[in-house]
Amino acid sequence: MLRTKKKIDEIFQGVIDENRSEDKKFLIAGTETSATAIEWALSLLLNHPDILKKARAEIDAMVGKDHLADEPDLSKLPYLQNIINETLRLFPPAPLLLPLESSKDCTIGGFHIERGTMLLVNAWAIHRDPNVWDDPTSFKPERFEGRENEAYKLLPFGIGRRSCPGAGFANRVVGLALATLIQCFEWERIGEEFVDMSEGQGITVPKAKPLQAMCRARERMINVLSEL
Ligand code: HEM
Repeated sequence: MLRTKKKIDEIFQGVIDENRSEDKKFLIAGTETSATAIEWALSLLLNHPDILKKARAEIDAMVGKDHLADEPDLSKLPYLQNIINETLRLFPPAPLLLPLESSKDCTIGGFHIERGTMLLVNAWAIHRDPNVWDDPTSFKPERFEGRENEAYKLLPFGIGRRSCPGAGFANRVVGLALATLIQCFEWERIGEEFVDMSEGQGITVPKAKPLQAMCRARERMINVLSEL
């Protein structure tokens, strides 16, 4: 009996240690957030075919048709980066960031905050605040053109010392996934209706209805695709 209890304790401890490990933390924090962002971005593009067309033109001009979009190409795709920023503004995968605790008394926005208070930052509300953004509910990647210094208004990865350590990696993952999907396939909605953009519930904010779309390999990319 004692031996069995010891064995069970060992198994539980193993599970705890495994989940505590940095690798696992990064895997969980990184996969769902990035996958959610890609799904929202593609949904927005399907509802705005003119923006999708512009992104495709940029990729065709800067990446070409002889290789799949790769990491060094991303710096040549500013419009795609604007699409990612605008997606993360409208649909931040972690809309309340992570809870933080004030380490000392402070004042935020005129409110006195005592040391030890749990603080939630509503990035979703900041991203849609009409005092901060023009026409905040519209999908306009162009709003970021020449506005690199306004990064503090956009905080899908949080800000400061506790911000997301995977932000750079996430931008590359989301960028490469979108770039190759747009480069290689023609995308269309499954019918006349716009893609439903309602938000569901979850640790990250998913679409209420998973995206369904039609895609067809682009003629110009057949050679590259057939070599994969
Ligand atoms: C679009 C993708 C992602 C979004 C929107 C996102 C967003 C966030 C946010 C909002 C936080 C909390 C920051 C705060 O409260 O100030 C966070 C924390 C974190 N993220 Fe990300 N993240 C993404 C991708 C990733 C990736 C790819 C990784 C790892 C490879 C990662 C690893 C982490 C970790 C480990 C933390 C916890 C940091 C801590 O303990 O202080 N994230 N992320």
